[in-house]
Amino acid sequence: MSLFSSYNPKPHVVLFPFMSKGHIIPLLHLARLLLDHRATVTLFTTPANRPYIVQSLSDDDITIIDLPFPGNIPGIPPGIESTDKLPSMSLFVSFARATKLMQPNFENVLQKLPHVTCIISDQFLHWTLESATKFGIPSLGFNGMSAYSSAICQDAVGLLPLHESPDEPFTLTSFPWIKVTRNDFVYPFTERHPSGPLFDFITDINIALSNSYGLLVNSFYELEPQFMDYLNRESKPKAFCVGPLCLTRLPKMEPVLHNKCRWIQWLDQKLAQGNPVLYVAFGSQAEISSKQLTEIAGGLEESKVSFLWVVRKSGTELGEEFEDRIQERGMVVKEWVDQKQILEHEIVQGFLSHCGWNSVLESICSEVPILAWPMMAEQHLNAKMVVEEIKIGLRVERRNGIIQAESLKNKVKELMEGENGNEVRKKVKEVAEAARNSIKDGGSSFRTLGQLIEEIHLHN
Ligand SMILES: O=c1ccn([C@@H]2O[C@H](COP(=O)(O)OP(=O)(O)O[C@H]3O[C@H](CO)[C@@H](O)[C@H](O)[C@H]3O)[C@@H](O)[C@H]2O)c(=O)[nH]1
Repeated sequence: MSLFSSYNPKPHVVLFPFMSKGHIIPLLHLARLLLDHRATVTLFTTPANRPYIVQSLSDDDITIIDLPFPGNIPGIPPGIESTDKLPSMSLFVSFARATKLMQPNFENVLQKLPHVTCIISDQFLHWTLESATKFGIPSLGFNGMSAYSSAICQDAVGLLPLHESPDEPFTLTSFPWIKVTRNDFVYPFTERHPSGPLFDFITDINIALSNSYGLLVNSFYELEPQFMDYLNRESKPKAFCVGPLCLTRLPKMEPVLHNKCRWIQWLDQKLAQGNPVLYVAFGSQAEISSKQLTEIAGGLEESKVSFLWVVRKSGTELGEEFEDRIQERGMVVKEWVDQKQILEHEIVQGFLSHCGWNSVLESICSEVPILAWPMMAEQHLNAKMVVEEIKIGLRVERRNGIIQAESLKNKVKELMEGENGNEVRKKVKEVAEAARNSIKDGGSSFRTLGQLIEEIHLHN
């Protein structure tokens, strides 16, 4: 039963996702959830991101408004409106900072909209808080991270300067069972005294967030209670667990299940043959060197395990001989795939993942254990959580900055065929069940979202 059936007018929520697939996808799921809670939804984006959003949502009830993405940004080629299209992730801060130029247009449209109950925007669009404040609208931030990563970052920040070597483990004050090194963080937090453009950007985000109404966390309370409690005890604003958002079905996605693409047909064949498949993918924006790509190819080939590998950007460097050699045992895909659909295929029994938070949640919800290979952003912390905290995965071993074929082969075999793999496979099934329960009517995330909107709606 929706908590809003007795309210009139309905709550009206404005959503503003950051222009990056890993940030848009969860907010599309949230849009759908809000409709289930009888809210109306207006979603802001830019023209180049609109087709993906329209293709994913079929709800006429969601109004999509595009604002032009700012042009003439040094280093950003014209027409690039999403981080996965950036020539290099080193342009991230310029790209994210450029979004502030959308503020006047955003406010022009915002003031003409029917009464807005609240704005939920990505933390990277921290300037939207100023707009919300100007019009007296409560604003909630979304950061796409786990409570574990947010809490550890917060707890560790004051300890970073005390440790000379980036490899030196130190114990967290609030979580004495957790040891981290500066290398578990992303640059500039790998430095003793972090500074620079990314640091300044993150500082602006944290200031805006602490002045907003709340933080929406794409997770479920039962997965990380100590870390959610820490956020609500030690920092502002209040954090609300409303996920895993990936368990929400988008109506447009459903027909895809019946219209099978070649990799799903291939997975069907593997199912018929009884050959478990390792899914290999590193999200929407990882940058992998040619040398590393060759080591991955070697490790997968030598493992003799069946695999489906989604290679983005640099896939051509593998050469045709690789695909000839692996023939039926492996498939390399260079297109954009429906990752959830792949993970949900019953023959997929392991995921070699960069541990972007959406991938971790999608893997959990599909009962697939992870072989963690963190690359950037907060992924090292996600990998730590996966392996040490919730114990649903194993981790690759890096030597001299690279994962070697031989080592990867051994880890792949351990995950897919070994005793440790069985343990984590058993554990992920338990965690998946708790995830499903949290979003059911009456579950923790379902209640939290309902109560939150009711609270803001009454407040207005
Ligand atoms: O071919 C593809 C590639 C990706 N995806 C989806 O794209 C999303 C990717 O998100 P994620 O796994 O989180 O990876 P990134 O795109 O790398 O995500 C960025 O954003 C995340 C959320 O803030 C962070 O946790 C990551 O560290 C950051 O790199 C997931 O929903 C995937 O299912 C597809 O559906 N098809």
